[in-house]
Amino acid sequence: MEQKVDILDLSEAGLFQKASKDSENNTKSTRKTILKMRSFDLNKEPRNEQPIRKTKSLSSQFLVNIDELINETGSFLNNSDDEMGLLSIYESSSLHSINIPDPSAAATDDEDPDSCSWRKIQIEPAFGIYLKFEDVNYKVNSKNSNVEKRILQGVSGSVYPGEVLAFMGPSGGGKTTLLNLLSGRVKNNGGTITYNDRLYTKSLKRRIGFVLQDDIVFPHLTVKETLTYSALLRLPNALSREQKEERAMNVISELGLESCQNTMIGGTFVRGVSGGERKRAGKTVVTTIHQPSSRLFRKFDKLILLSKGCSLYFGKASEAMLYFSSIGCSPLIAMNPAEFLIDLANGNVKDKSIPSQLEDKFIHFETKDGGPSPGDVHEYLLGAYESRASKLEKLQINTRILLNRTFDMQNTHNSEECGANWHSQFSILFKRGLKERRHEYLSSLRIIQVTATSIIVGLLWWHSDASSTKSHVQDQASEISRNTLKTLY
Ligand SMILES: Nc1ncnc2c1ncn2[C@@H]1O[C@H](COP(=O)(O)OP(=O)(O)OP(=O)(O)O)[C@@H](O)[C@H]1O
Repeated sequence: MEQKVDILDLSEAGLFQKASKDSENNTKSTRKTILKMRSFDLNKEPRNEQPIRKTKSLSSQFLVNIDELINETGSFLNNSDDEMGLLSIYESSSLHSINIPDPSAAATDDEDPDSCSWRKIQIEPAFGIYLKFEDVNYKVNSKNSNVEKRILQGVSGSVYPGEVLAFMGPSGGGKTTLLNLLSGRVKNNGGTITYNDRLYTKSLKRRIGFVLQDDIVFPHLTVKETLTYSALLRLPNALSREQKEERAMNVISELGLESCQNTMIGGTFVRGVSGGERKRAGKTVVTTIHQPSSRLFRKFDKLILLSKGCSLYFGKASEAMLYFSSIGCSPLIAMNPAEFLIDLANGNVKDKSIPSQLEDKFIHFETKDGGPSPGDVHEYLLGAYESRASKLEKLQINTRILLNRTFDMQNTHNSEECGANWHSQFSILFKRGLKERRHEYLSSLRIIQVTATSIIVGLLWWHSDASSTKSHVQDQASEISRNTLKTLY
């Protein structure tokens, strides 16, 4: 039996459309966690007579961020040793409310899809963002000398909504720098980066999520508290406190975090929610990764192989091996494709076939371990990419994609621009700070320590003469020392 992972999108015709992916893992337990979706006509009642309601205009296309997507994204994020940084971008409008099949009900009778019950969720439609970057350059000037360091050189690529683009390559290749540029955290010195054909604006900042290798979350706050404080701080003033709290609850529901909403996030020293629960994302995803497993590698839609700030490959991850084989580089032994690609990017051609151009170098400039130098390999791969693939990819990047957007991004952002004012921010942050530190302040050990210290200090001043403070402190101190010595000996 096939395991179905369904992704829904809502077309202009108002039909839920089904896109299914088959997966190799097919255990019943996994299937239980996956929400089953079928094709629905919104104008008709489903067969079990439970209505699907259209609550707002369904004319625009959006991606429903349901459990399947999270399951997919979460599963690779679970691999926290591999993951270095992750960027998710989306463009959103107001909330929509829809009824969806209840996954827990589906789990009880997963053989009969019609017997599932329904639950209502509010979703923030994610209008996909098409991210495109062309000839991106980044250089820095060394502080001590006037030498210019080129960190990224003419890197191009694109990623469509719902796709995962991964950056791979050796350490220092420029992956993190590129991620920082795409997220708008750092400005590029050359080239263009566009989001749905528009340049970066401040308002886009709200649509970009950046997950660092080490999360910046408060370990002592619960999942619910974390999301509620974020909602109170970031959502527009037009919404009431209750509406903001409700929005936070909706996010918890959307992400399937109901069962751990009152669990502390946790961190290095505090056990909390699991890694996968901590890092949930969806939308257009760009990630950097060091050494993915072959299973994880297959989940990437697109790949950029970076070395010394240059692209050695950009294209479909599934076609990377084919491309390198076409330029004469293939593994001679069974190898994880990710390992093969990283080796190549490092200039390591051990256990790999190499083209005649590199064999010539091998004859003339034999290195200690018997192969072309990493520099020669890099040069060859760069030349091959420039001449054969980059033209093709540039053509692809420039191909206009039809994004079915029925609202103006700028208008949407303007309406949501304002968050909490200065006073509200101060009060929310103060309360959040108190909550975050409550475990430190209100731990039994801390209470005993503070009480004991207060009693001891208080005893110093017991029956003291307020008029001669200095001498009294000295007397009391010497008295305590004498008593301590007596106790010891
Ligand atoms: N602001 C800066 N000033 C000087 N050098 C920089 C700066 N930012 C990045 N670099 C250098 O640019 C290169 C690329 O750095 P980057 O962090 O992007 O690499 P990376 O591929 O993410 O590496 P890793 O996989 O080890 O995290 C490194 O050699 C780094 O030292």
